[in-house]
Amino acid sequence: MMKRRKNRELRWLFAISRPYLGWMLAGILLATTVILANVALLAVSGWFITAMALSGLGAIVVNYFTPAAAIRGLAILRTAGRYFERIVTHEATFRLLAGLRQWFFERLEPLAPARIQHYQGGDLLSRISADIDSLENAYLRILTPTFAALLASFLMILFLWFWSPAIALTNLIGLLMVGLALPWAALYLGINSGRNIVKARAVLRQRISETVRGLAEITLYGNPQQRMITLQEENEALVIPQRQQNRIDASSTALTGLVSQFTWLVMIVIAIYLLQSGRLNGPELVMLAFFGMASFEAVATLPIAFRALGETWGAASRILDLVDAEPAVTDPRHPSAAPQQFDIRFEAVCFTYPQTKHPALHDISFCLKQGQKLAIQGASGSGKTSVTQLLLKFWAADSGQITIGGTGLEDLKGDTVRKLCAVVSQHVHLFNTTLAANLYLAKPDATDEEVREACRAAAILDDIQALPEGFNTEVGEAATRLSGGQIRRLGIARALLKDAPIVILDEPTEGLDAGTEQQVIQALAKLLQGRTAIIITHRPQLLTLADHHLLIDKGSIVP
Ligand SMILES: Nc1ncnc2c1ncn2[C@@H]1O[C@H](COP(=O)(O)OP(=O)(O)OP(=O)(O)O)[C@@H](O)[C@H]1O
Repeated sequence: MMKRRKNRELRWLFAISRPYLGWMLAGILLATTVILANVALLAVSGWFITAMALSGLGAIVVNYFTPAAAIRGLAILRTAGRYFERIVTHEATFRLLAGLRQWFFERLEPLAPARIQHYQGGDLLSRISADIDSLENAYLRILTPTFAALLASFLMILFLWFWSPAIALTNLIGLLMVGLALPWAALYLGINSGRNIVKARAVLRQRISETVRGLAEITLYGNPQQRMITLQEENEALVIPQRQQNRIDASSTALTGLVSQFTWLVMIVIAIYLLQSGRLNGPELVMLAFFGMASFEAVATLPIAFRALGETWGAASRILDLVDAEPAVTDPRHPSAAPQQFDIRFEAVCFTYPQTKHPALHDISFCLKQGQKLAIQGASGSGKTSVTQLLLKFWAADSGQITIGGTGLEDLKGDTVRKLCAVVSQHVHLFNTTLAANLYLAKPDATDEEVREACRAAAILDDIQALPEGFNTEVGEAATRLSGGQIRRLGIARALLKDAPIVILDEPTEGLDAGTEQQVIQALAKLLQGRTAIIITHRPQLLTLADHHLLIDKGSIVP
């Protein structure tokens, strides 16, 4: 099971990075070039300094032009290579992350709202931002350095082999220990704490966002001290695995130093032996020693990178767990065109929410001719909102049929259905941008005059114009200046602008005082003109807008 899950993450990480393989390959080649340039720079420098010293003593004659030029060339190559490597690898990563976010939203959209209802806002935010961002590790810290290390190590060992197989083998063993054994151990030891960090971080983030949003309630009804203790405990749950990870990092850094120094020592001992037996000269000994020392740069970052793999894995799992959910409603393979006529018919519709025992709706039938308005009444939890949720195709009925203009909802795409409907509820969500942008949302190509007209009909135009910034007022500032009734009328203006043939009102005047309710009802009356409507309400004033009435009790129609 565990293995299958791991494969799922691996396959997915590979699939999403496929479009960026060219960038990644370029990054790997540049990283390899930097490692090799650095090793060569040190090796040539070592050789050159020793050779010059010996020539100063008159022991040998050296052509110093070529090595001096090589040193300069390698230094430039190393610096320029590093610069371009950073540009290319970061470009690849940001492209990957941007593609990933788009991919994520495309997968998330069909799941909303049914399949994401039990994810808290803070948790969703964590998955969308922090989890996706931590996937940058997969490429920047793991994939590129691993492949660059493999390629560079192969070429370095090949080079050393020509000088001495014994030195090459020693270096290879050291590189394998630092580049393979230590990362494997770090991965093994760090995988659980990495996963725990991702989970604990998400819990903490969710709790903090919940605490900040509910601050008023906590101060009034809750126990702020108890809340603080809970937050501290959750913080501790994050600190414990972080401490474990730091311990692994510290140990692997120390072991990397120890192994590379020891390998280096053995390489020097072998080189001294070769010098004594006349198979190497002095400058060559120093060159190989410097080469060995620098070679570990290729693998030194891998243990810590692999330790972080647990976190990357945890993040990938959380993303996949969310998007792998089956949508509550799937679109038909061959959808029908949008209906041109807007009668609404429910025929013996039954529906039970998943993981619940009792049906939310049972044998619901009604027929609404185009332009008619149906008021649905019933006690709280009787199933009124469920009727509209099915009509909006957020859920699919278990049995029975729902049609709009004679076309069954099962033959229509969810988007097509939702384009036909405008909804005004007691919660009008305003996005944190200008009032204008919030209105244009309903019809992006609307003219200024259309927006004004919609606001005039919703009796909100004067209020908006009275604001110092008018339509350009930011909602953040406006929210404190707009009353509940004004926000409701903005919602109505948005619905008017959408100009959909079907209107759904879900308690749109709930929580308003009598005077404000009257203003909102007048605006609603304009919205309903000539449109088919379903009105959920128990307010007598609003009921006067309906020409048909339906009473629901425990999911069934009361005859
Ligand atoms: N997303 C959901 N998942 C599971 N059960 C749900 C869900 N939404 C509603 N229910 C249940 O279905 C039943 C009908 O709920 P619905 O929201 O349709 O009632 P309602 O009449 O609109 O209530 P209210 O007036 O309080 O909004 C209730 O028992 C409710 O608990």
